[in-house]
Amino acid sequence: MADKREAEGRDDGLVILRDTVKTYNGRNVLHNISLKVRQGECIALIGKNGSGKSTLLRLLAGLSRPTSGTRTVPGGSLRIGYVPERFPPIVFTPWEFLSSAAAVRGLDKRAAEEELSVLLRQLDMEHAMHVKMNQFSKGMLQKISLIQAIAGKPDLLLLDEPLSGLDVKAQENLLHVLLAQKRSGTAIVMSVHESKLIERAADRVLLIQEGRIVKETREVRRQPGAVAQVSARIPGNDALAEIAALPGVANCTPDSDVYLLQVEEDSIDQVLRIILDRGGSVLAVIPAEGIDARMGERLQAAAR
Ligand SMILES: Nc1ncnc2c1ncn2[C@@H]1O[C@H](COP(=O)(O)OP(=O)(O)OP(=O)(O)O)[C@@H](O)[C@H]1O
Repeated sequence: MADKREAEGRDDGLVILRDTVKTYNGRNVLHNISLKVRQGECIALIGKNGSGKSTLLRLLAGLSRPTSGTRTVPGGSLRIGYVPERFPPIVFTPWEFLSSAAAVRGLDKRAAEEELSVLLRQLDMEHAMHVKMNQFSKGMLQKISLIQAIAGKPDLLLLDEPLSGLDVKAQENLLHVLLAQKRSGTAIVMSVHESKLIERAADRVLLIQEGRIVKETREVRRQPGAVAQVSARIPGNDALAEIAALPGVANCTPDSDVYLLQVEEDSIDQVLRIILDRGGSVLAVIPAEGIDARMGERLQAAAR
């Protein structure tokens, strides 16, 4: 089907590499890589250090030219967000840097500022938005690098080890931001070492060894978006507000002192942890398909 569309000039690929080779100092670091990235899909690149993942991402980004083979963009143009492996500390504040980057991309100023404010809040960086970035930790720089890539809803996000340097809460927040991007049609190609990100976001996993794609695995992802009900006693408005603000929590309905929460599968563990941390209690977790057999396990994990 895809081949027929391709023959008719209606290719569904956003960017296509065909037989690409990349050579540095006379050594092939990528060998005859062919890869098509389609709209809305998430591809994880895994492999040992030095196997060629970053080089492949740079080729897809068009930041580096193949030594031989081709890179084509069937749609003619592509809006790309790119997160390099290392983001250099620069003497700007996040707000100065991010708003200038949005202006360079031609984004509407007001819409861009609103989106940047939301992303800064989602990645817990609001407090540092007017601090010079040369004082930032690795994780803080990583968050700003991610925000500049995500802002403006690109067609394709290329992420080189996106979780690197992020603490557990930031990793979880980023995951929700990426899943929302994906739902809105953005394709993602990312090099990753963490199974959590692969299981929860990737449609395809490519194993890279010594510059070659040696294995492709599909359907590694758990079913996304399934909505469960959580019935819980939640002490105090602060805890309730914290839970209601989480991505993936659709509804908090009070029923005397018990609340019924509509929670996406991906957010349940985080919701349970907050309820227990704040001294509340969980009465039931009811996923779309019935009583959660893993509830005991999940509560134990949340309580740890
Ligand atoms: N600019 C360059 N000049 C010379 N060699 C390079 C260059 N960039 C990458 N290489 C080499 O290409 C190979 C692949 O490197 P690459 O950074 O793509 O690997 P990687 O899989 O991303 O590794 P890691 O997981 O450590 O980030 C390595 O041997 C590296 O030394």
